[in-house]
Amino acid sequence: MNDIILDVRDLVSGYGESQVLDGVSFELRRGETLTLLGRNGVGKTTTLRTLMGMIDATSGSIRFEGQDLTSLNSIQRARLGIGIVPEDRGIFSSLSVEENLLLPPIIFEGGLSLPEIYDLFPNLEERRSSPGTKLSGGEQQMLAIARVLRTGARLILLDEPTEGLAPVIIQRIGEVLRVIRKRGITVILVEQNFRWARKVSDRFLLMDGGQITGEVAVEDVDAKRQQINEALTV
Ligand SMILES: Nc1ncnc2c1ncn2[C@@H]1O[C@H](COP(=O)(O)OP(=O)(O)OP(=O)(O)O)[C@@H](O)[C@H]1O
Repeated sequence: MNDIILDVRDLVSGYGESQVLDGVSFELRRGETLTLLGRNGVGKTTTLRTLMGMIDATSGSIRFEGQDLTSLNSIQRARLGIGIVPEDRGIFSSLSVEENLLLPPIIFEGGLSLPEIYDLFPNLEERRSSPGTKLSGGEQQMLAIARVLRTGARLILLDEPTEGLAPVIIQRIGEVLRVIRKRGITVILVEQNFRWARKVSDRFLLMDGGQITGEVAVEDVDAKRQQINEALTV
């Protein structure tokens, strides 16, 4: 239980003059699914972007598997085994499903092979030659998740994977997250749908004003329900 894959200390970051993260610190255990909860604008997406190196930290440190990431760009971080599924999903509309899947290089062995991906996502196999533009929102989300799983990333950052999707698709994404967990992949999830997130998470960090304001293990959710509701209420 003491295998810390990610150690974030006093992280400060933002956009130009506007500081968003105001000293974020947390540790993440290998194989854990951790969900960031909080109202719109509290800094959840900014946390993921800073971890991935898409925006620079002003100060603080990020250690991944013991290595300091602070001076590394997002490509270098991806090569170490960090993958992101951004909110906009990043599907290339001019490429087919399979071309999108094959685009990022395999970084580590142990990622999902193409047959394993098609087994897990039968819709993607049916649509393997369809262009990205022809996919539904749910199919795009599946494709974005599948693409990062193929790379062998050991830490996956998932930004609001259920946003705007139908209940049946949301349930499907939950099943995929359980497969991810069984494979020992570590996940940081940003999610507004707490009822769904509860089923797939080990632990929650509550955020407000660019800071972590609370921590709740999944087994303590009922006891700390009020604290969680307050963090999510506008
Ligand atoms: N590209 C950007 N340039 C400038 N400011 C930004 C940018 N992206 C986000 N912000 C601002 O940073 C703050 C935190 O945004 P962030 O996206 O991290 O919040 P969030 O907690 O993920 O909420 P949401 O669910 O709305 O995405 C907000 O005030 C937002 O307006």
